[in-house]
Amino acid sequence: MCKCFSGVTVQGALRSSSIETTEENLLQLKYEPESVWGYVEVHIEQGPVLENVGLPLGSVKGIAGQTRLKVTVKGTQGHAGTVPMNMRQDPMVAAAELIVFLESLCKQPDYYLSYDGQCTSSTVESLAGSLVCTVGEISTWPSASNVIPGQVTFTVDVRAMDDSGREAIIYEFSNRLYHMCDRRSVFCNVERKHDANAVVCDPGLSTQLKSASYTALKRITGEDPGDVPVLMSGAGHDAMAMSHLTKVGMLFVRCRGGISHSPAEHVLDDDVWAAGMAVLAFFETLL
Ligand SMILES: NC(=O)N[C@H](N)C(=O)O
Repeated sequence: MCKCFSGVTVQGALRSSSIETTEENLLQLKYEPESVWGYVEVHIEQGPVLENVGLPLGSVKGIAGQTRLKVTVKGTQGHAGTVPMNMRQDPMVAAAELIVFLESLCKQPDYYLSYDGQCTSSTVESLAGSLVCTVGEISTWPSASNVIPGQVTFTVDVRAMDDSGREAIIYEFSNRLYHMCDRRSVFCNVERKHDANAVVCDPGLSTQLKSASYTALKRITGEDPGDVPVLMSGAGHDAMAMSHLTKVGMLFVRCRGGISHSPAEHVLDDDVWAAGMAVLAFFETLL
């Protein structure tokens, strides 16, 4: 996880190393699809499933699509002691209501989404298995304990394996948001900041990585490791970008407590070793 506020752009950093990012230069770096066999990525799981099943490795079947929004709620800034409760246009409580609504929507999408052509029952079913929604960042202006804020902004991160289901969630959230904001007489605006469609890993690669993991674990322990799990990735990965070029597969490595995006993120050396052995076993099957 890296958040860089230094103001240095990628282009600026490359230029200071005498690399000019002109369109022509970038096109020269481009791979032709026929020159690439496939793409395999090894990454820590960043979640708790592998630890839960007690195995260091898992194969990945797909990567969830994601949308990131920035929501701005504008109200009327005022004195915390003098404006009666029924005379406020408080963007903080509106934001709180919207955030709690988002949680309900994403916990029970079937309750909120209508089956009107935009959303089929299979879409809603697949959402139930993979949909996650998060408000990870919130800021308020002017942010003082004795001031009713004038403005609150917060982010929304929505992920799901089903792209049309994710769209339906964004639509429903935005729709309800404008109604709730009208009711509270605050002004709301939703900006889409990022979109990436879900990626299905190549079934052949997933199977090969699963059996390579099995082989590696058996070689390391001398015992039958049992069924190697096949997981979905809720985190985004480079494989998403590479899927535009070639078939992709991913191998997940167990991490302690399933913790990621935290300084507590940790992976055992032995598990990294097992991943290396699995990649070796994978290459052996290609020889
Ligand atoms: N692997 C990751 O954590 N990728 C992104 N940072 C993400 O999923 O948000």
